[in-house]
Order: sequence, then C-alpha cells, then structure tokens
Amino acid sequence: SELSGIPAVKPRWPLFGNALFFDLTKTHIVLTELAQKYGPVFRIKLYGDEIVVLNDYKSIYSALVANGNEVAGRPSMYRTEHADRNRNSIVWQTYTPKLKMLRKEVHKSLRMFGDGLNSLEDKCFPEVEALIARIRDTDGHPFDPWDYIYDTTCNVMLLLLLGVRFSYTGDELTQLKEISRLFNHTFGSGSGSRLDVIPWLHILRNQDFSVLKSALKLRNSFWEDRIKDLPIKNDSVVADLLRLTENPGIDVTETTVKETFTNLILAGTDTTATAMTCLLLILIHRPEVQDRLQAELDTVVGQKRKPCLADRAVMPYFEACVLELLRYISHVPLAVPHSTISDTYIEEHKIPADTTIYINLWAMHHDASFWNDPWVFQPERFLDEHGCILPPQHEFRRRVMAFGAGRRVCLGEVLAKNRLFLFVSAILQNFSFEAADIQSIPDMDPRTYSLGLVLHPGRFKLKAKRRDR
Ligand code: HEM
Repeated sequence: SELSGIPAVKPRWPLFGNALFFDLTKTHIVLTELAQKYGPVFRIKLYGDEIVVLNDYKSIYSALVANGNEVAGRPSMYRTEHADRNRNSIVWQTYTPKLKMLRKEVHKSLRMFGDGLNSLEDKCFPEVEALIARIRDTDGHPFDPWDYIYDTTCNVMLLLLLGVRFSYTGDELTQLKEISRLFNHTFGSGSGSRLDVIPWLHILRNQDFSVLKSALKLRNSFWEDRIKDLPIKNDSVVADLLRLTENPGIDVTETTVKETFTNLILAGTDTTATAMTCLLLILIHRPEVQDRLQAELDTVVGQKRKPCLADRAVMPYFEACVLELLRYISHVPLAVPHSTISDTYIEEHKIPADTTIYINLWAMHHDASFWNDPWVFQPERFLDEHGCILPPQHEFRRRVMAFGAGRRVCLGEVLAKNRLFLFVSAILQNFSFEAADIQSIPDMDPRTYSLGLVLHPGRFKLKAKRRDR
C-alpha cells in the first residue's frame, strides 16, 4: 500500500483489521499507548478503514499547519452522511467552497461578540447574575454544579445564536441537554463510531443506530416546535444565516441553518460547560490553586465591581490556569477526524488523498518527553520567573492546541476563553468552593473521565461558601 512506510498496528485480522482488540470506550488512551510501542505516527485498521494516527507535536503541526490545506477535509461517515448532514454542516462537512463560506459567515457573526468585548459582556452579565443567584440559593448545602453551569453556558449560546434565552424551569434547556447527551454518545469516538466501521450495523437496528435516530428526531422537533416560531433577533448568528437563504446564488437552505445551529449550540455549550465543571473539580481537590486565583482577583478587581474582560489581560495566574486546564483535561482528546483532500506529505510520510487522519491532542498534551509531570495540574508551567504569562510564541504555549489549528481550527476559541473568564472569575469573586464529602468526589485525573466527543468527569457535589460573610 502507499502507506507502507508507516508502521501498522498488529495483529490485523481479515475483515476486522485491529477492531477486535480495540476498546472503543477509551480510544484516546489506547491510541496513546500504541504510540509508545509504534512511534508517534502509525496506522490502524478498523474494519475497512485505514486510519493514520498522529500523536506528537511535530506530526500534528505538519498536518494541521504546514500541510493544512491538504489535511483540511473530513472523512465521510455513515453517521454524518445520514440525512445529508455532511452537506449542510460545519463540523462534518469536508473542505468545500460551501464549508469555507459557512465558516467565514459564522466567524463574522461571532466576532461581533467574541472580539466585540462589550457586547459579549452585555450578553453574559445577566446570566452571570442568574448563576450567582442560583448558587447563593443553595445556602451552603451540597449541590451538583453541572446543570447550573450547563444552563448558563447554553443560554449565552442561545443569546448569541438566536437572541433569546430559556427559563431554568422550562423544558427547553432540558431538551437541549438531552440532544447533547445523545449526540455526544453517537458522535464521540466511543462506541457510537461502530456505526461507521461496521457498515451493516445500522441494518440490524442496534442500539447505537437507535440513539442516532432519536438524536436526529429530537433535534428536528426542537427546531420545528421551539425555534421556528421564536422572534429571532436581527443581530444573531441564525438571523444572519437565514438572510443567506434568500440569496439564490448561495447553496444555503433552511436545512443548512438548522444543521449549523445544532453544530454551534452543541459545540459551544458542552465543551465550555465541561471545562468550567472540571476546573471546579480541580479547585476542590487543590484548594491552594483556588486561594491564589482569589488573591489575584481581590488585587485586580476587589469586591466592589464585577470582573470584566479588560481584567483578563492583567491576571496572569488566571490565564495560566486556563491554559493548564485545557492541556491537562484535553477534553476534546481526538479533535474531530480529518481527511486528506489530495495527495500530500505529513513530515516525510507520503499520504494519499482520502486518508482518514486522527489528531491525538491528548497524547501531545501529555507527552512525557516534553512536559514535566504531565499528569500534574501545574499552572506555574505557563508563568515566567516574574509571574508573567509566557508569550504566545513560547514553545509551551504553541504546544497547547486544545482548539486544533489551521483550516479547521475551532470557531469558538476566543468566545470560549472569554466566557470562561467572565463566569469563573465572577463565581470565585462571590464564593469559595469545597467538596461536599471529600471521600466521595471523583478523581480530578482526566484519565478517569468518560469518552464521548468530549470527555466528562463523574458527577459530583460541592458546597459554596459566600465570601461576603
Ligand atoms: C473549551 C472550549 C472548546 C474546545 C476545547 C474546543 C475544541 C475544538 C476542537 C479540538 C475542534 C476540532 C478542530 C479540528 O478539527 O482540528 C473544534 C471544532 C469546532 N468548534 Fe470548538 N471548542 C470549544 C468551544 C467551542 C465554542 C464555544 C464554539 C462555538 C462557536 C465551538 C465551535 C466549533 C466548531 C463550529 C467547530 C468545527 C470547525 C470545523 O469543522 O471547521 N467550539 N473545537
């Protein structure tokens, strides 16, 4: 084969390839172990699919940046071809002119909020207040933070995408959470991916297939029943996209808008809510990190006003915690699968067109030959001896690629970081968190999290102590 220069994982069985020995519930960990044995670039075969897996900075940089144009595709998969989703999606569409146009349009609409700092603050502050009120209402009693954080993060996304928010007591947010759960199951690198690699599985109508069906059904009914009749605000991402459907020269239909909306609400909520939840889990395991974050907040912001985005630039410890969080948890461990759109090279390896490429961010972020104690959460690694944040071109910063890089880089990077700042700084200004029961909280080590498209820690309870008392 044209890939013969790249080590192939053994043993390979006819028909099954490596699949019989492959635990799909922890793909990222299995691949990282294989890299120890086969080197940073190797290939696996899952049923009919030959997949090249990249596990270190050099190969990932070569694929996403140096040869970024050629490696910008997405493989076609049963799960995304189903219902033509791959032709309307941002996340799942290969590198077509339509995809480029959609990315550009969404980026333009989001920039108004992500970089237009004031308007992001305007959208976030009421949600920040609402979150603080909900936490205050727990009155020192143990609570599970996930739903509060999810609802808040989801409402900010809804404000950006549609210009509306939903009530915490209505069933819309619950429905969105269910859609997210189903999609995370179906589209994760976990067991749902059997649908692509075992071509006949969907005919048997097995459980993975029914989860995919219910995810799409719920998604469609949410759009029909909850969104279509809303007074969508003029200055929202969906309104901008709907305007494109009126232009007959552009291949954007209502289906495209629905699919793109689903991409954005799911990608924009679960990722950020999970990062915030993991940070809280880390803070209750590592109270000294919480103390230092609060000391920085007290110096820069104090108690008399809300933290705002301008403060981010003068809070290096906070920034270091976010970088270290993204490295440590690597909660989108395998990014989204890439595919080559033409023959190309990754480092010295020749790769033919239409080869599926897995980007193992997890392995790169925990590479013990580069990172000291990769499994220790250590924000200080991103600070210099004066306590200043390392510059973006520093080797350590360049090797954190939690959002990917190049043509398919995450569309929400700026938004995600700004939102994390606004919410985490506001709750730490108001509360100190501790474990409800230190014996029973889950481990903070991300190797214990479970895999979907995004890694999730176990659910846990904590207590919030008001700092103004
Ligand atoms: C901590 C938060 C987040 C992390 C770690 C994250 C990470 C990622 C990663 C690793 C990818 C795949 C890149 C690749 O294929 O090489 C991605 C893609 C994407 N993300 Fe994010 N993301 C986050 C938040 C967001 C937010 C807030 C949005 C909402 C706007 C968003 C929207 C997207 C979209 C639309 C794509 C697909 C881009 C494409 O296929 O061209 N993400 N993200």
